[in-house]
Amino acid sequence: MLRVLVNGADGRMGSQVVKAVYEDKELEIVGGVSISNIGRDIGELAGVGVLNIPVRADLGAVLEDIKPDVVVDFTAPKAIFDNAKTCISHGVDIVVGTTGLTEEQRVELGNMAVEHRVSIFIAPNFSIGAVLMMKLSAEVAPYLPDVEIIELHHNNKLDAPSGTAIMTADKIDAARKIAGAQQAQDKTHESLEGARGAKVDDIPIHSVRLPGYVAHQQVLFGGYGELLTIRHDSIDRKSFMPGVILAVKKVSSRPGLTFGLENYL
Ligand SMILES: NC(=O)C1=CN([C@@H]2O[C@H](COP(=O)(O)OP(=O)(O)OC[C@H]3O[C@@H](n4cnc5c(N)ncnc54)[C@H](OP(=O)(O)O)[C@@H]3O)[C@@H](O)[C@H]2O)C=CC1
Ligand SMILES: O=C(O)C1=N[C@H](C(=O)O)C[C@H](O)C1
Repeated sequence: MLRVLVNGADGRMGSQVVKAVYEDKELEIVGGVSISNIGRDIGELAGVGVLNIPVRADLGAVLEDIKPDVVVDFTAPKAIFDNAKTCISHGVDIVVGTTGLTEEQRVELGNMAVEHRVSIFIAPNFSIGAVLMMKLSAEVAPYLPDVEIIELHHNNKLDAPSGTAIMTADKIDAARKIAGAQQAQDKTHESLEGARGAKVDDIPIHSVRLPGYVAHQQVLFGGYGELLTIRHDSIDRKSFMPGVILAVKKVSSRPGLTFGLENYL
């Protein structure tokens, strides 16, 4: 049995992860960490009944005490770099769902993981549909290089643009470069700053934040007299759980950094 600790155990994603790990016969939920709800039972918070595992503070101290095999982190963009370093320095494999790490930070964490002989897995999106959306977008890009992304999320999301939108733009840009396909020059003058969205790899990303949304993205390709739109909708956070569980089981198989769920599929 792999012993799993969830960081951010009381959050929207963390509580779903507690439930998914608890329900998996090959995994054991052994701990939960957060900054709120200290002392409350992680099973009760996740709706699976009392597990007699209280939410605790101080990840480093809890790692020394519980010694889990894997930490799953769904916390906050401002916290994830330090959280990951804490896990790696304690010799514990980590599965990161939290967004907000820069490429430089990922590289640094990867090097640190190699040095400490542990594994770190990072995925901006754990849903199979979102992984396919990104793969299809990269396939389309060489043929229709003019593209914009609209991502739509719940209004409690802390970061914009989403990690998924950034990864999508990166994959599209890489595919266009390999194919030597160039987008048309954007000649628009913004009379109001931000009107054309934020640009990642020169691809405009428009972020919508509204109550009612969970996690959605449209990738809009434009051609001469035609449009192709790839849309993905996570309408329930359950959509991320098979990917998270897969990553927990596979993370130790690849030492160092692995980035993107497609590496496990
Ligand atoms: N990769 C993927 O497939 C997905 C990634 N995400 C990402 O996961 C992250 C979390 O999202 P979500 O669950 O909606 O957010 P929530 O705010 O619901 O949950 C995060 C939890 O972590 C806690 N927390 C914050 N900082 C720390 C810290 N330093 N140590 C321990 N716990 C901490 C928060 O406590 P408090 O509330 O008191 O601040 C909160 O309970 C985001 O970055 C989001 O983009 C989300 C969905 C899918
Ligand atoms: O905060 C969220 O909710 C989500 N965050 C991830 C992201 O930023 O891409 C994944 C998914 O979109 C849900």
